[in-house]
Amino acid sequence: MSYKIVIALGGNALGSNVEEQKEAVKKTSEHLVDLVMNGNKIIVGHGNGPQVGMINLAMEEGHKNTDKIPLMPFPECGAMSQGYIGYHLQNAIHYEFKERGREVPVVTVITQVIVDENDEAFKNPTKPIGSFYTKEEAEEIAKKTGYQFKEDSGRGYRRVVASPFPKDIVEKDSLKSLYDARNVIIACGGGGIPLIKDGLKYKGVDAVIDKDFSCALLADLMEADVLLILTAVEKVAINFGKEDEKWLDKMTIDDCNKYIEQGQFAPGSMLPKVEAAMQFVKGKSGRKAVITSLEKALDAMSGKTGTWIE
Ligand SMILES: Nc1ncnc2c1ncn2[C@@H]1O[C@H](COP(=O)(O)OP(=O)(O)O)[C@@H](O)[C@H]1O
Ligand SMILES: NC(=O)OP(=O)(O)O
Repeated sequence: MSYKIVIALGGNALGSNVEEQKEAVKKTSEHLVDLVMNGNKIIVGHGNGPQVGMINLAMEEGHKNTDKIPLMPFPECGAMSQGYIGYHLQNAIHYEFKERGREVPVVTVITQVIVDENDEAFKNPTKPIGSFYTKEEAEEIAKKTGYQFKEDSGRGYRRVVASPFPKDIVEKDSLKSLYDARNVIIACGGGGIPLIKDGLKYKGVDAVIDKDFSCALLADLMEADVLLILTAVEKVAINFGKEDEKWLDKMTIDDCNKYIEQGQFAPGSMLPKVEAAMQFVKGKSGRKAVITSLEKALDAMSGKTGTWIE
């Protein structure tokens, strides 16, 4: 069975620095190309938390040291992250097809995503970006810059920025044409560059959209059959990390709501994935979403694993 699939790539598909990323995308590309060789049409979205944080920090430090480096606004840093992650992915995917004797067009689309300027998320920054710091380091940077930091899942402190909800994708018609012409597309990198209304125009805003929500919107607009969310775990669990942990093969929307009420999915990690999956599935009957690991993507699409939300 072949499907139109929108894929949301999690952090482990990219690594956390340039060298790691070059290595990681090789492996990622093998799994993505497997899906295409199996007859599926794919469009790939990805995260950018570590990357946009790194670019933003580099530009700020550079500007402090010399006025030859201009201060770079945050949305431009997001665009840079889309560009260089897209370059690595499109280079590696193209090469992987060549290795298998196929010439398939692969293209990255710098994607702008419209958000609501009154989104409550602007009042409460939650999206972790960049490196991890100790509490003391975070407090010192916060004092100097006014940045906000939060503890991230027991791993240290990270800067947080607002993460508004994606409403529309500016490049949706171009993406549709490319998709219909059987291009492998990389789009909505880092959730897309967030834009708010500015009179008759739109302007970039300091925020990072959650890529799982942008991929759900993209899947809706592309009329995809499946939203495939790839992360570090093969399945979603209830009682995750506890003695009575139970890995789930499938969830209905009612199950999802019940488990969300029980607090089964961690906010900022599994919760947005489950919510994005629900959003896509609820949009139209017959749609499916699956959450699994990169390594199990092909098996999941053959119905052998993953947690399916239907
Ligand atoms: N109920 C759950 N079931 C499975 N994994 C969970 C659950 N709650 C939290 N997690 C954690 O969420 C992680 C995925 O979120 P995250 O690392 O933020 O995703 P990304 O791959 O997009 O970077 C999993 O690797 C797992 O450690
Ligand atoms: N934009 C985004 O969702 O990035 P991460 O997946 O890296 O958090």
